[in-house]
Amino acid sequence: MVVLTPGQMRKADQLAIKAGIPDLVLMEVAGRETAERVRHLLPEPGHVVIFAGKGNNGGDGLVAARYLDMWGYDVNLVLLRPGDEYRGSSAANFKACKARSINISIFSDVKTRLNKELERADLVIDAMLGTGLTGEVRGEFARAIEMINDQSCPVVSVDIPSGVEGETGRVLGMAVKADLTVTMACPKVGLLVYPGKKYVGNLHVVDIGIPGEIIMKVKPDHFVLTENEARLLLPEREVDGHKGSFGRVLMVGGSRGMSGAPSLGGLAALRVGAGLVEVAVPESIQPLVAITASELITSGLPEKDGKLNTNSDSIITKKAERADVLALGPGLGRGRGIRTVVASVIKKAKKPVVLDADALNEIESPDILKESEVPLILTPHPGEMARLLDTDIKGVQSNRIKIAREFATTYSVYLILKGADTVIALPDGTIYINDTGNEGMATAGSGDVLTGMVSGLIAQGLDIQEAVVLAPYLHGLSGDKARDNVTSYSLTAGTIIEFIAGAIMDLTTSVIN
Ligand SMILES: NC(=O)C1=CN([C@@H]2O[C@H](COP(=O)(O)OP(=O)(O)OC[C@H]3O[C@@H](n4cnc5c(N)ncnc54)[C@H](O)[C@@H]3O)[C@@H](O)[C@H]2O)[C@@H](O)CC1
Ligand SMILES: [K+]
Repeated sequence: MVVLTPGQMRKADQLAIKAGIPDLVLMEVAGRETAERVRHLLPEPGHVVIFAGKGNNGGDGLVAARYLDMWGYDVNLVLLRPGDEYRGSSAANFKACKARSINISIFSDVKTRLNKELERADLVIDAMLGTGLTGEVRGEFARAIEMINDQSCPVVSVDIPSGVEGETGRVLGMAVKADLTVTMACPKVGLLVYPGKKYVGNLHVVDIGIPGEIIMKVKPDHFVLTENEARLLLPEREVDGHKGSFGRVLMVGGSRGMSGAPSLGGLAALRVGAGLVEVAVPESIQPLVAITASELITSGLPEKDGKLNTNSDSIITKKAERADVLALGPGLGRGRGIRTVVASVIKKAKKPVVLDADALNEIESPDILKESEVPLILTPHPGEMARLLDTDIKGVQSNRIKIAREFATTYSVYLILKGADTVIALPDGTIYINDTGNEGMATAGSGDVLTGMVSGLIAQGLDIQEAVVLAPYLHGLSGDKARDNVTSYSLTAGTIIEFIAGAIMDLTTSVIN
């Protein structure tokens, strides 16, 4: 699904208007759809307080007020600015609200009695600030946001919770904490990334009648994978397939004391459908890995002090020739020897390479990524990303999308920047924001599972760009199913693997809608 920045949304609105869809019509649909969602939440007409700004976001709120009034709701419309400041379609709707004798007041006149009013409200609509928000929330808006957040009934935000910046998800001073956000045409970037995402509540996207071709004209460069899209990406299973048809993964990692990581990755690759997984580890820990799962093929590599030896690189690249994808990193450990192996594998590999964990930590300079002849997939968490860029975690987290995009385009790699809102950047700069998963997945080994899943999907013949988008989706969905069964407290990497099957089952059995 396309995700837009406020600038792209504005452009799409303008193109739609130019193509002959009046903005009064767009506003009408936006407001009516908002009212419909309110009716869905509150089927018995009750008392609704609507806070409206004077821009088009406020205009949507005025339309919602008209419909709710028409359907018998007791509507109290609170304007943040006096009615004579309204322009264009918002002014037209202000007049239409007056014509219906809707109860209208100005925030600054009523704010002292508003708390009482809010006490008897069944629902609040926040239509104060939308994609036109510029700078920190000012004046009465800040007071109104505080008041809305202090009361207890459900809050529906129109388009975006007021105070959240649509482009970045930053909170500009303060923001409305919504239970439901009804967003117009496409989700805005700021609704899907933190901290903005915390304010959104449930997200409902409504079609306001802007044709798809017009939306494509603004050249969207952010996307989110929906359930239907994920289903279509799942690799097909040949009914007469054999294990060779489903691909072979070579998972290289492990060190003394960290034998579990490559094993988790290998099992995840199998669970996502790979036909064969070979886990190659330092030879002294091979027996340990072998007893973790009899489904895994294991092999030993030359080692020094429980870690891969420098000369293991040629064996790895040779083994990789028989595989469809090589994953390097889980549990590898650190050190000069590892650094040499990582550099050599990047340069010599003839099959796509997934780099994770210590393989990322031992990239001496990202410039070596440019020397690869094959697609590289990097799956850093913010700490690993910060190290690759020689910056700190805060620097990464405050600008995740920009950082991911710059890295992927500069080094022509596929980047999965992990986190609560995992960002996937393709070498051409396209961004996917993953929308599945939960806090329970911040647990040891969770990243190894993701590495295995990406590798397992590539092995099955998925295009790299499909695999890097589908794997985080499925990883998150498996984590969500695991949480529903064992709680986010008790969720472990092993439980994520257990629930990969349930996640795939959900996708393959639910009806396309
Ligand atoms: N044709 C269109 O453009 C459509 C727009 N739509 C709605 O219109 C919204 C965008 O409308 P606008 O571009 O008019 O912008 P907004 O309505 O989001 O905000 C603009 C208003 O907010 C004030 N403002 C901006 N930053 C502020 C701050 N920090 N503190 C206090 N006040 C501030 C401005 O002075 C202006 O009055 C969307 O979010 C959506 O809800 C929908 O109605 C669909 C069609
Ligand atoms: K809003």
